[in-house]
Amino acid sequence: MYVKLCGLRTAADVEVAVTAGADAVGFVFSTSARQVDLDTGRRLVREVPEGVLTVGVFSGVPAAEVRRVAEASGVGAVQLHGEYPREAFDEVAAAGTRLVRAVALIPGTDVRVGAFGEEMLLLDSPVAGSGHRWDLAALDGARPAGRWLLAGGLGVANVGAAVAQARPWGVDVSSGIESSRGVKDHGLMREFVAAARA
Ligand SMILES: O=C(O)c1ccccc1NCC(=O)[C@H](O)[C@H](O)COP(=O)(O)O
Repeated sequence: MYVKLCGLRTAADVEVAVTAGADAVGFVFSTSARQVDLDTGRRLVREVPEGVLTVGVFSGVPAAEVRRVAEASGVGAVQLHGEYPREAFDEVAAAGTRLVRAVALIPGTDVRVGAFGEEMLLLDSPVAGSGHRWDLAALDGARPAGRWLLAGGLGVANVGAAVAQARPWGVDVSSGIESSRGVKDHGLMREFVAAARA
């Protein structure tokens, strides 16, 4: 079970994520209570050992700016939320980063992993980072194959059941590992990684 912990903001968050065994860590560069500026993001990326994927998370940021921040911060992958067209993915990919496409599972959504050139697909609630759950029954008949991550309102108490129902390749969490919005709870981070893999 691939585990991504998202919305990290401090060196201590990074250290806990890495020692807990996270496969990927996310840094939000767009407007959010979890936003990190470029200098902070660059510094945190340097704290992450090789083997753990660093992911820059963006929503509503023009592709050229995403690319600039991705290159300057040194993230290994870019996660794009929302209405980005295929051309935006191509533009960001030209910087050499890996790609994660984050979408809500609503009618008409292309849920084929790689449809926009991405390596991983993230199925999330309609409001990213909100902690809202969504109806996993929507996956019936629309379950992607391959590298897709389940996100949206996951936490220590529900990740096991959610994984059993959705059968994702991996999971992603932000709100469920916080003590208050934007503040990571290090105990919950460790417990979440263990619960996701239990
Ligand atoms: O976390 C944010 O504030 C955020 C803002 C803008 C775009 C994306 C954002 N988060 C993306 C994530 O990867 C979250 O981990 C994912 O949406 C799950 O969030 P949650 O339901 O809070 O676990």
